[in-house]
Amino acid sequence: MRLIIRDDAAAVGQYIGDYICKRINDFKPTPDRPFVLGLPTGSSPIPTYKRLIKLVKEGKLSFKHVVTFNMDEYVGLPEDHPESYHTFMFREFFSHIDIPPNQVNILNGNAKDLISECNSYEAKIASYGGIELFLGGIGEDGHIAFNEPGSSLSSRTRIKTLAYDTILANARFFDNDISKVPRMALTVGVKTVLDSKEVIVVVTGQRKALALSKAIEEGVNHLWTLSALQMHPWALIVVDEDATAELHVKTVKYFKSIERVQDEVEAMHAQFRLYQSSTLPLVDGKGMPKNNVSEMEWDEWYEHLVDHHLA
Ligand SMILES: N[C@@H]1[C@@H](O)[C@H](O)[C@@H](COP(=O)(O)O)O[C@@H]1O
Repeated sequence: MRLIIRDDAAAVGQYIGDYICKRINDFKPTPDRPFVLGLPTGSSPIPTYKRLIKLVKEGKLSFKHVVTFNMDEYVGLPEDHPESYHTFMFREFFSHIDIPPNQVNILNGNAKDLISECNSYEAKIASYGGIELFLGGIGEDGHIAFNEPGSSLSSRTRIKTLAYDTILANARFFDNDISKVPRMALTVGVKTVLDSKEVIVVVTGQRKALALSKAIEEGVNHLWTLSALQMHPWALIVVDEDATAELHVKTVKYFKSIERVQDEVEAMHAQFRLYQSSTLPLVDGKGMPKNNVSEMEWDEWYEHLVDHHLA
């Protein structure tokens, strides 16, 4: 798992937006091979959506061949209710980008048969060969999607009763009146998220600090379902400084050092590519880049680089 720390929520959104943009562009999606993206609601992903919208408007990104699956939706809230996740997603994101609406998938919390709605959702995800990248957010109790504390870490899309803490936290969207907050939701399961090829989670604000520390500094535990990410081979959590308030100093230093070393390695690779086409022994007699660089040549180049560029 990697943890990326940025100064504030806007910088977090910029980082994730740029990252997703690169992933989609590198994937080169086509109508037959679309990029399958999982998406969350909540206030935390809004800066990411803003960044992605900007990239689309600047012509650097397109969602024409992207298929999306949202994480969750309230049960029994009319689809056009201002706080339904359908309304949220179109208001904050989909209506500002070039995604064809029939490529958007959101659970129907008003379906007659909620169980079959959940099963078909899983089947539809599987029909695309799974989710390439799932972007998620978390609740203050560490829930991912609506996988409240105690959710099975093998869970799949299903109906879930909301924890009282979540009802209280979400009352801010319902005139601070907890009686207006739906009591149930449909949500992808922890295993649905873990099955994605890559998972990115956005965690911002001090109120998420305890959940973040439980999820990354302690063991995998169903009481903090985000911790299941420890089992994922390609997971990234992007946080702001406020969200790190409960982490050990050494945890923060460790993850910052990993990012720094990674940046250095990338800079070295960039230099390496540069030197391949210049004068170092990494080119052949005709000045053409060599395909197979021996270990000795690599060492020689590396020493040169350290002497001249990293000193
Ligand atoms: N079901 C959603 C979660 O998927 C989301 O991660 C969470 C965080 O919301 P916010 O980002 O507003 O804190 O809100 C709800 O509980």
